[in-house]
Amino acid sequence: MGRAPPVIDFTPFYGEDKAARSQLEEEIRNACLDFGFFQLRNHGIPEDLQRGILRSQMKSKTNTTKMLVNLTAAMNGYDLRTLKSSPKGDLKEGYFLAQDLPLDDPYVKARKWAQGPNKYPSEVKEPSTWKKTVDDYHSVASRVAKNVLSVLFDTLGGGMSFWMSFASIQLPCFVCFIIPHRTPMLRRIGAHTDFGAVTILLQDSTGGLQVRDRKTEEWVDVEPISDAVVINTGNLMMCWTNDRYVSNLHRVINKTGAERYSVPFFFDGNPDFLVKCLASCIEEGSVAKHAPLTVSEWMEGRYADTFGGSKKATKEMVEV
Ligand SMILES: O=C(O)CCC(=O)C(=O)O
Ligand SMILES: [Fe+2]
Repeated sequence: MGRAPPVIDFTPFYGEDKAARSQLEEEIRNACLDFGFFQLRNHGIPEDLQRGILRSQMKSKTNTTKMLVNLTAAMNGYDLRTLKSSPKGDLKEGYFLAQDLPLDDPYVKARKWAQGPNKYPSEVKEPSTWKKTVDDYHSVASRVAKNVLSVLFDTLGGGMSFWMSFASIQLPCFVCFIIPHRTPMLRRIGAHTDFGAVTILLQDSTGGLQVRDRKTEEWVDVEPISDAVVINTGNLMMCWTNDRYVSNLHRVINKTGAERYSVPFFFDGNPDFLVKCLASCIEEGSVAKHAPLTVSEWMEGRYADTFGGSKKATKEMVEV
């Protein structure tokens, strides 16, 4: 039997108790070494916002097909497409939204990866409420992602300046809503690792998310916990840590045929930040396994691997 990823209480992050904070770091370090995946309680995203963001998807689902037609384009922050991680495709629909930036923003003008105005669906009921929920969720989830990253970097001896320069520009953060159809197909989202630094995933109570236990090579259920979010460490963490912190395979299967809603929030940091192995993670006699790359180079490559395009990264999505 595979082991389920740990459930960690984030309360000490917001408190003064140093011993509790060290204990938190230890728990997160172990989860990253072992799984690259954990559930987090008391993370700081208000319950009503969690409910609101999940509800906003349900409200918009009848318009999804229309939005799929409307919102095609390159990966630029207002994209929408059905992701494909296997030749047969995935059983899901999703749309990407990022920080909503005006056309005269310097990053948009400089055509930085994934920067631009969002395209909010106008077909939903109460579009302004819908937009506010999405934008609020984006800003709260960004803050929580940064908090989680700051603990992660502490566990690596990365230090404040490192964290500041990666995370202070909070640009390429994506909210992606997944809306699988109601059919008895097994695969919903094929096995993959996430590309960026950390993902904060909100899932409803349907279940179906599974993570690979690397020791037993079995899939284990990530049981939905109503007050917890799932955190997974992305590929960038492996670059920083010379593969010490894993970016684990996960997938979503269709156990019941019921619709499932989830909100993965990808935090990828400053597009210009050069990701290279931390000196503290290179053991004596060994070398860095990943060539240094900027965040945008890495992300563009990973998206090209996944969706097609000219730029290539090193890792492919796998079908399991
Ligand atoms: O919907 C889920 O539970 C997982 C989504 C996911 O893994 C992803 O979008 O990268
Ligand atoms: Fe994922």
